[in-house]
Amino acid sequence: MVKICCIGAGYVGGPTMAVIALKCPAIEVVVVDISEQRIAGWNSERLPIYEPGLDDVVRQCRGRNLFFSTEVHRHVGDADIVFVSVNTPTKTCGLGAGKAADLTYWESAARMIADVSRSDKIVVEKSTVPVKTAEAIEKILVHNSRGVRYQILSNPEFLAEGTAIQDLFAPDRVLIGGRETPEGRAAVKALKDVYAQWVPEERIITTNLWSAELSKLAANAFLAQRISSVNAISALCEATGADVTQVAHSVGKDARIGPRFLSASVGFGGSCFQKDILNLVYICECYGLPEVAGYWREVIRINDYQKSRFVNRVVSSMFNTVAGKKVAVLGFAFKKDTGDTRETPAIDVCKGLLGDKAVVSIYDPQVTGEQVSRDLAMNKFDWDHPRHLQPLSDSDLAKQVGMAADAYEAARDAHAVCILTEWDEFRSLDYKRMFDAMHKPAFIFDGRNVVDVAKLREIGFVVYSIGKPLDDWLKDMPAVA
Ligand SMILES: NC(=O)C1=CN([C@@H]2O[C@H](COP(=O)(O)OP(=O)(O)OC[C@H]3O[C@@H](n4cnc5c(N)ncnc54)[C@H](O)[C@@H]3O)[C@@H](O)[C@H]2O)C=CC1
Ligand SMILES: O=C(O)[C@H]1O[C@H](OP(=O)(O)OP(=O)(O)OC[C@H]2O[C@@H](n3ccc(=O)[nH]c3=O)[C@H](O)[C@@H]2O)[C@H](O)[C@@H](O)[C@@H]1O
Repeated sequence: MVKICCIGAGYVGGPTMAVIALKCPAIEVVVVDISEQRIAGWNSERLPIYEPGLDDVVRQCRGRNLFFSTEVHRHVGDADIVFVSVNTPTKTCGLGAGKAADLTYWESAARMIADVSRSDKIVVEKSTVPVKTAEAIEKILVHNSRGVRYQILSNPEFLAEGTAIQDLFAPDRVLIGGRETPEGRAAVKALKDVYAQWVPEERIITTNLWSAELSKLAANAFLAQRISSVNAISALCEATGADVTQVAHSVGKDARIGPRFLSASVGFGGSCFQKDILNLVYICECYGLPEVAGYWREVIRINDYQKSRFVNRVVSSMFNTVAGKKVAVLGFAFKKDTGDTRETPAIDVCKGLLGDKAVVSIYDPQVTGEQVSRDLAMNKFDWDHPRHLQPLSDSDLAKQVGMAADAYEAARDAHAVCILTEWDEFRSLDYKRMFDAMHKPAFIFDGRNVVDVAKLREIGFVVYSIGKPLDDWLKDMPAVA
C-alpha cells in the first residue's frame, strides 16, 4: 500500500488529502500537524475549517484510509510520498521584510523529514513557495540524507476556499513539476498516477520545477489583477455615472476576456493573493527587474486604495464623523462560504472605522467573536503564522467592537450598515425591518453589490454600492480624503 503523509493540516492539507483518500482507497493518507488543537478538530465532529461538502468526504474515509495525527515523525518516516503544506507567510522582519516569503516553517519541515527518514521519499511542495525553493529544499535534504534518496516535486494547489471540494473533485488542471532526469520523471509519474485515479489525463500538466513554482504565483497574480482592474474601473464608474456591473458584463462578453472574476468589491482578501504577489514582487526585485516588480505592486496598491476609498465614503457620507455612532458590519469572512478571515478586507475597513471612533457591531454566520478580536488586534502578516504563535487579542477593543447574533441585531440603533462579505442571506434580508430600527438618515454601504439599490432607496436608505451611480446624497462628498 502506498503511504502518503501530509505535513500541515490546514485549509489546503486537510481538504486535498481528504479528497485523495476518498478517490484512492488503496492509498493510506495521514495528515500531521504540530497543532494538537487542529488535529483534535479534524478527529472530531466539528472540523476545524468550514468548507461545503468537506464533512461528507471526511466522514466517508476517516478511520478507513484517512488519518489525522500529531505523531509527525512516525508518519513522515513511514511515508513514500510526503506533501508539505505548511504556512509560507510574508516575512515581518529582516531581509525582504514585508515582501519575501518566510520559509521558516518549510525549512523546519524539510529538516525534520531529513532527520526521520530511513527510506527513499518523494517530497511534494504543496505550499505556495518562491521560485527555486525546491532547490533549497533539495540541498537541505541531500546534505542530511544519510543514504536516503529524495525527489522533490512541485505540485501547487489551485483550490479556492468555499469551493474547495468542488475544485478538488474537478480541477481545471493539476500541475506537477519535477527534475528532468530519469528519477525525476519516475517521481512525476508516481504522483501523476495518484491524481489520474479521478482527474482526466489531459488535465494533468507536467513541467519542470521552476515553471510549476512560478505558474502558481503567476496564476494568483493574474486573478488578483482582474479584481484590481475591475475595482479601478469601479472608482471611475462612480465618478462618471457608469455602472460597474454593466461595464463588467459588457467587457466579460468578449470571449478573450471571459465573464468570471470580474465582480467589483471592497477589495480582495484571503490568505494568498497579497502574500503571493508580494513574493512575486520581491523575486522580480532580486532578479533585477524593478519594472516588472512595480507592475505587480500596483495590483496591491489598487486593492488598498479600494478599501480606504470605502472607509472614506462611509465617514464622509455621515457628516465626516462616525465617532460614537454604531455601524453594523455584515460579513467578516474574506468571501462567502468560508469562516476564514485571513487578510479579509473587513479587517482594514473595521480598523478604519474604529480609527474614526465608530462603535462596530459585527455579524458573520461563520466567524466567532474570538476570531474577530484576534484579527483586529493583530499586526500585518501575523495572521499567517500557526495559531499558537499568533499574538493574543487586545482587550481594549472589546469596548468598541461587539458581535451580533444576526443582521437585525447588528443593525438595531445603528446609523449605518456596511456589507463586507457576499453571504447569500444578505440578499434577502428584511431591509425595511432594519431601516425601522436604525437612526435616520439610515445608510447602507454595500461593498459587495448584493443589495437591490433601487428598492433600498425606496425604503428610505441612503445607499452606496461599489461602482454604481451615486446617491444624490453622496455626489458632492469627496471619495478620498
Ligand atoms: N488557503 C488556500 O486556499 C490555499 C493555500 N495555499 C498555500 O498552501 C500553504 C498552506 O496554506 P493553508 O493550508 O491555508 O495554511 P494553514 O495555516 O491553514 O495550515 C498550515 C498548517 O501547517 C502547520 N504547520 C506549520 N509548520 C509545521 C511543521 N513544521 N510541522 C507540522 N505542521 C506544521 C500549522 O500548524 C498549520 O495548521 C500556503 O503556502 C498557502 O499559500 C495554496 C492554495 C490555496
Ligand atoms: O492560492 C490560493 O490561496 C488560492 O487563492 C484564490 O482562492 P481564494 O483566495 O480562496 O478565493 P477567491 O475566490 O479567489 O477570492 C479571493 C478574494 O477575491 C475576491 N473576489 C473574487 C472574485 C471577484 O470577481 N471579485 C472579488 O472581489 C473574493 O471576495 C475574495 O476576497 C484562488 O482563486 C485559488 O485558485 C488559489 O488556489
